[in-house]
Amino acid sequence: MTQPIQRVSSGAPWEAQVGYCRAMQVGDQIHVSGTAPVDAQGQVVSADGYTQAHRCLEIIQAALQDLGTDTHAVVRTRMFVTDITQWQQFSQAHQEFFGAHPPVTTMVQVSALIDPAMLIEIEADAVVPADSAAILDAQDCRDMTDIRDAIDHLDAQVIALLGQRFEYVKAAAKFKTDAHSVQAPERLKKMLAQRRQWAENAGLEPDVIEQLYCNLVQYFINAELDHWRSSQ
Ligand SMILES: O=C(O)C(=O)C[C@]1(C(=O)O)C=C[C@@H](O)C=C1
Repeated sequence: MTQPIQRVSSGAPWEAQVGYCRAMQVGDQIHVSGTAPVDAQGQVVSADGYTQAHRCLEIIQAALQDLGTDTHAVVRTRMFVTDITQWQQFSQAHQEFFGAHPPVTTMVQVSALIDPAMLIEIEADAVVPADSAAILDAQDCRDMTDIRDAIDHLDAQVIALLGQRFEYVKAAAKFKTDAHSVQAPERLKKMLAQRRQWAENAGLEPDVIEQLYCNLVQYFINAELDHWRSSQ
């Protein structure tokens, strides 16, 4: 059975030049390239070790989020630094990102990075649940029974995950202060944009997925409002 592959880019100037992607998911494994502390224009963000490490990790986190996961899935990081005496500054940023789910890590001093202003470059590996392992790849299905078995298996997982999501939405009610905060329109706007991006990464039509989420979240908002009102 072939492993599904997905790639994401962060738009760093070297990606096209060198021929690599920011992150790549192969089955349940995610590999994030060595990530430098640059802004959207490719400029090094600061001369400070903490800020540089923080920026590398922000870019890594965004790549993981584009793949539908986050820093909690990271199992290994490697920090390549040009001045090991600043290890505490680099470590502080690493601790902030991973403290709750610490991966294994390595920090080594190297003689130089691609730009002399860079003090650090970080790479990461993550592992995500391989739930699709029980079904045949679409191209390996021999008949409609294989196809429908796979579709049923996937839909059962999707619905089980929605049930799990519902638990979090209900639990959110106890942190809400009024009806407006239950509806959280700014969060909803951001969420929809992110899900459009995930849809595109997965080869799906963003408008369709946005509509699906609008319907779904409206249902969740109503349930959360009921919970919130009954707790007042
Ligand atoms: O994030 C929140 O504040 C939630 O209450 C959760 C949730 C959701 O279903 O994801 C529900 C209602 C809001 O419109 C935004 C998001």
